[in-house]
Amino acid sequence: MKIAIGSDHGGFQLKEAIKTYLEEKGHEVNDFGAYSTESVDYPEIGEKVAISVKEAENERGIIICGTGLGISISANKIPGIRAALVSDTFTAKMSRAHNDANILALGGRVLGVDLALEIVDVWLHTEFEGGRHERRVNKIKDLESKYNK
Ligand SMILES: O=C(CO)[C@H](O)[C@H](O)[C@H](O)COP(=O)(O)O
Repeated sequence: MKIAIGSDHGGFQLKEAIKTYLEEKGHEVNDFGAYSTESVDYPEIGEKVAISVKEAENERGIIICGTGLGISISANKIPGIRAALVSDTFTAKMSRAHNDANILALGGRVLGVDLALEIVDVWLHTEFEGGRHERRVNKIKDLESKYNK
């Protein structure tokens, strides 16, 4: 799978661990920074990853800041993006099965590497269930159209 990944300085170390893990699994990982622990503002990275997913350059995205909050709020400003901030495997599964989340947001200062990799695995391998959930996701899309004129 083609996966966009990005973080600020607070998520840099976890991003590196996830990137290595995904590459070992055979995924194509496109890294939008940060490239060191030097301070960088999360909205810039959240936007880059979100645009690459919106434009279908990458199938899915993973974004990380200290808490996952700022970068997920930023990515969710881009129409077509459903970024889910996740700290457990059940929510990871539901964010795909029920919400068709196309971006996974994680907190680099919240999660240990082992749990984060488990979350990533579940999230990548869960399909959207459609059905009644599609109706609800379509209503999210309607909200985007209604308030983005
Ligand atoms: O979630 C965040 C912002 O909502 C992130 O935790 C940022 O990484 C954090 O704000 C960075 O803070 P710092 O004191 O500049 O490292």
